[in-house]
Amino acid sequence: MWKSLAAASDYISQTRRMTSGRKYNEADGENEALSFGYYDDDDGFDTFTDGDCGCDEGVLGFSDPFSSEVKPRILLMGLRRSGKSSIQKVVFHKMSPNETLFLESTNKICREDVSNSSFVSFQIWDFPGQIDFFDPTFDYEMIFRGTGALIFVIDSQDDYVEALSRLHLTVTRAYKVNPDINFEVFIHKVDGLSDDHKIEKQRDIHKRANDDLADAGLERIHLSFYLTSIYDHSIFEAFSKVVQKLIPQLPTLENLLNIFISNSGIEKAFLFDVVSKIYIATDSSPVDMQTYELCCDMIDVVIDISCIYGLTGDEAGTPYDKESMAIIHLNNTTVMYLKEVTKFLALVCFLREESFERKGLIDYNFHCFKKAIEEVFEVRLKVQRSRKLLSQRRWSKQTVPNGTQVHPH
Ligand SMILES: Nc1nc2c(ncn2[C@@H]2O[C@H](COP(=O)(O)OP(=O)(O)OP(=O)(O)O)[C@@H](O)[C@H]2O)c(=O)[nH]1
Repeated sequence: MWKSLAAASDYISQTRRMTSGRKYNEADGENEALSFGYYDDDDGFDTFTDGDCGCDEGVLGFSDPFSSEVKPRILLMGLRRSGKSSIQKVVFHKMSPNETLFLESTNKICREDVSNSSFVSFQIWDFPGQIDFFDPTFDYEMIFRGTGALIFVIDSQDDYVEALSRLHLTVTRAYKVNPDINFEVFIHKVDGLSDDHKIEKQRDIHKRANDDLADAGLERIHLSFYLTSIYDHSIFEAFSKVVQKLIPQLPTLENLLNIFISNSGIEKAFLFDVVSKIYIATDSSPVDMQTYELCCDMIDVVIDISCIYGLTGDEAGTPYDKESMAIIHLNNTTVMYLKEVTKFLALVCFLREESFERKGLIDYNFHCFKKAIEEVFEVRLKVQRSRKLLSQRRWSKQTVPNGTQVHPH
């Protein structure tokens, strides 16, 4: 069934009338094998010690100043040496897992923001044992209030009794401040364990953590568990699931992907955060780990080749921009097709070679898909903007005339 997406996507036009920039034309399909481009941005990695969230860069590269608000905010917590910095470096900074062996331990409370170069905005909190939630200098309410997900990392190769009690304390405190937080437990460093041992550890940690909550009368707190390691793709997959839970537009994105693939002869499509290789959405067919890994490899190839051969030495240049696209023909008659969707997002598709002959149609449908994605996020930005205005007005009303501020309830 070959259709143009514009004709088929009633769903999109119901949300908002879609305008297509050009008519579909079979001859439209270009034949670039691999083309890259650049745009400017910083690396988005800073260390903060104050309350500034440091995330004013745009998420989608569409309109901006408020777009940071659609970024899911995530905290990464856990005992010392549990692997927090390694996870952050491997997922967001392309550090090779072996290099993490040389990471130094952080000695003080340390908060790092990773927010500018990715769709995902997140903070890492090193949680050394001596940190006390009752310490008045530690404003945990401020930390938990704006958080969407709290990832707690437990080192599975170590004794986890202390980690479990820290998990319990953290979760109960965070829940009191913000019951909407998703609590995600990474049972980390499982690369050293056999499959049986992994399952056994997961069962034990799951049971103990939930028993502790039940003893405190807090059964309603839901913990999700993931087995992770930086030495394979499990850490990326776990992060993908955590992030997806925080995207309210997920069902819409899935629907758009379904419409796009069914009208373009595509077998599978992922919407990727390019920097982290987290997939923020996919169509509703099941995800096969191998396919996901191939997509990650393709993104690496695109970024690496662009970095090595594409950049001109200009400091401002970055390896991913509007012109970024890549086509890879696999030896099993499958084609992988990558295209830029926004400043942070890429679409990676799998399709048969014969389907790829209609590249013009695919490109036209992609154009409609991209517009629809922009519109989905624009709606969200508008809502965010009006909420922000509303809360600013409320806040100014609560400011007494001499300028002293009263905390809102
Ligand atoms: N085997 C294995 N080792 C890991 C994994 N992740 C991290 N590590 C190792 O664990 C050690 C501690 O990692 P860090 O990332 O420094 O831990 P951290 O939680 O940031 O530590 P602090 O900075 O002290 O809070 C390092 O030697 C890493 O190489 C993993 O998935 N598997």
